[in-house]
Amino acid sequence: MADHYAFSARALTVGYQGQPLIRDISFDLPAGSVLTLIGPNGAGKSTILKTVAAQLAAIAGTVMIDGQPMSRYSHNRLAEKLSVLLTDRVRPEMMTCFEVAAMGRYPYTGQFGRLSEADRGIVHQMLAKLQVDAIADRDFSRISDGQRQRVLMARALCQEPEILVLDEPTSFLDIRHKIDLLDILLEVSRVKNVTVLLSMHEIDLAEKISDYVMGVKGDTVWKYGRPEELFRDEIIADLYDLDRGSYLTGRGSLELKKPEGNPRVFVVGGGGFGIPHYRKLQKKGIPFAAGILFGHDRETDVACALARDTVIVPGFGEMTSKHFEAARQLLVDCGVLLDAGTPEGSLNRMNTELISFAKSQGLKIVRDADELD
Ligand SMILES: Nc1ncnc2c1ncn2[C@@H]1O[C@H](COP(=O)(O)OP(=O)(O)OP(=O)(O)O)[C@@H](O)[C@H]1O
Repeated sequence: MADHYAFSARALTVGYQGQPLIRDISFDLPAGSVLTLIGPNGAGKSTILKTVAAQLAAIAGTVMIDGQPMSRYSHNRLAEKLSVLLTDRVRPEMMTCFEVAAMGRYPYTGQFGRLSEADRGIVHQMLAKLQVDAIADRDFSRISDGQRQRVLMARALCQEPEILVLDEPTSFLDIRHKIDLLDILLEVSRVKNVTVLLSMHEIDLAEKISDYVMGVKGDTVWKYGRPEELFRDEIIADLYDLDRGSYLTGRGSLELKKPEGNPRVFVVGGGGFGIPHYRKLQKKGIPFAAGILFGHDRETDVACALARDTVIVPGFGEMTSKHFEAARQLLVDCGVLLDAGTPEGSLNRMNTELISFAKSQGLKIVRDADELD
């Protein structure tokens, strides 16, 4: 029953000069779905995309569009079905941005390649959608990387494809244009039922737009599944061999490595007040401990990523004397307390008691990491 899928791969092997790079790639994409390829540099994401877009011959296996092997499609028919954005390959000289975008209309312009008024209208519409209409008459080779990316995206959309294959379409774009481009991709997938295959290095964004995710690493597909299956801290750490820092999936943030050594300061935080202090201590290379935090507190993941030791109340539990004692011990070992300024409430009363304890023992109390220099 492969024929209800818009785009499929069956036991595909990709590589160069007959040398397999990744074997046994299979996927089935319903029309309108988004598949994102993630994985380390050099893993083979572009090679897979080039192969499924018929820019590179497959070593083995089949790519199917609407249940038909892609090899059965004529060049023109394929161009109506599938458009591809592989930025590194396109460096046309002496063409305006309008002319580059207009190349996307070639499946529809007949043998003389003449643009009709309607074609010109579509090109202008797509340039406007990507906010590059103001540079339509500029030389394509003399615009910025981000502008070039957007003109090429306009070209891909001008083709009015059913399948879009995009290699790192958000690279070079500023944050506003990254969001705009992903918004456009979601719109064409939802409204026009376009099936989208793309690669991305911004995994926080990949998590937000994908229906399926392929983790590419090694000589076979490392992991394939739904975003909620792949976007887990430990899976992402494994995929990218993160041995220094960490990736916090829930937060979409990449954290640098913990400072080395025994903790020198105990941070009393909570409610997000501790986060700027954790980051500052990390930047200064000062190892620290943190607590007492609730498992569901909005700063606990960052504390766990950056602190050498933590005292955490699991789940929705209560702070008890056991947590207080563990924190008190760490505090004594550190000899210094950093009060992040979290307001006192009935739930975190023990943190106030920790501060009182530090005062009673004459321990140094600071409000900022700068005071530790
Ligand atoms: N034309 C080529 N001929 C031979 N090997 C190539 C060719 N292009 C790329 N490679 C090699 O294939 C491997 C996969 O490269 P590919 O560009 O597919 O990786 P990628 O996952 O897209 O990486 P990145 O994230 O850095 O863009 C790399 O080892 C690369 O050096």
